[in-house]
Amino acid sequence: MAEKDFQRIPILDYSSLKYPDKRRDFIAQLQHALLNVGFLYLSNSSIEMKVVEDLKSYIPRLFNLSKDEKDKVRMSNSPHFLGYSRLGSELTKGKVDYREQFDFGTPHVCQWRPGDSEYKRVWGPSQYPDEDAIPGFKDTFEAYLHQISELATELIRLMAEALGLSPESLSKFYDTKEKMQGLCKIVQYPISPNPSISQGVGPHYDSGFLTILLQASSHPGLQVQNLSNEWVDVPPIPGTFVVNFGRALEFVTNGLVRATSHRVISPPMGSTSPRYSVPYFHNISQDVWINSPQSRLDFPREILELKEIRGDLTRTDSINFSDYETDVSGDVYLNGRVKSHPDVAQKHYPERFKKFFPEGLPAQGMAY
Ligand SMILES: O=C(O)CCC(=O)C(=O)O
Ligand SMILES: [Fe+2]
Repeated sequence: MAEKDFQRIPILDYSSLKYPDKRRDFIAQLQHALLNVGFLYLSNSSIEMKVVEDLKSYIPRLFNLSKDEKDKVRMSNSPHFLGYSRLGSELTKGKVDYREQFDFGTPHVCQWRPGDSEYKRVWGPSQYPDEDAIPGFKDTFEAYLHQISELATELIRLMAEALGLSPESLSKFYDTKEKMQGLCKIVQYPISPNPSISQGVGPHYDSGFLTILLQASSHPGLQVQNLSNEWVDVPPIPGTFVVNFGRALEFVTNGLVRATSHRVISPPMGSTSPRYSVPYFHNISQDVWINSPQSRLDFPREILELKEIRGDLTRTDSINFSDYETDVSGDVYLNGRVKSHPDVAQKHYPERFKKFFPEGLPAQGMAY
């Protein structure tokens, strides 16, 4: 089972958790995904399919809103980096990401007060398009957000168990619900308009512990990079979610868990519709120092031996989010947002903006 490299993404059946024998299998497969792949498909999850189908039916309508409606909720209105970003506003590795997106957070009341750390201001309320322009969208999306964040909380427990830890041992990186906010994007990858454009989003690692992705249309395009530098396709499988692990979890487990580089290829010319996806990033607490003694996790010997058998991970891509080594999690997150969305930062975090962009506003942000 414990292959060092992978050619395919394992599919884990969440409903098997109900049966003790199958549950053991699920935990073993989860361990394999954590250590060796960094990605998995989850089938039969706790998310109601009706909520998913309702959400999917709204997505084309969301992107078909008029420019005016989209501009009303543009991200630069928001000190929380939540709102609409137009097509091609971010770069990854110096190349334009050919995608358009809305960033929403799980419902959250901003708790920042003057004098608090600046990163506390990053979490706050979302901007939703006018109810009249897209009736029922907000309720449907919030139902989805609620279910996906509950699933993520449960997965964090199962991941701890799969790593030989007590189920709550990763929960110390999460605060009580009202102090937390997850980020969920709704993304449109338009059909490539000419052969020189194919980067939906360039190769990158996610930053946190856990991402749960809904591929909301039938397009392929998502690919993950194995240790032989091959790009492995992760096509949509109806009824499943894609789960992956990020840099913070890789750091805090001292490389035991694998964060895996991934990218999205735009729907090629000749496709008949755009690709849609909905990634949910299950953020960790803002006050966590990943590199502090309090964050240390004591793995049982047999788990550490598995890591030795596997060996250290070679890097398939340039590192992003290496600032977990030195910075508190809230600052790593805010800095990531500043780099991705400099126009928002210039308006709401002018001092920090100047540190990253001493020469003034660039034409695009740097996503990764
Ligand atoms: O759209 C996708 O399938 C993946 C998006 C992604 O990797 C990201 O936004 O971090
Ligand atoms: Fe990603």
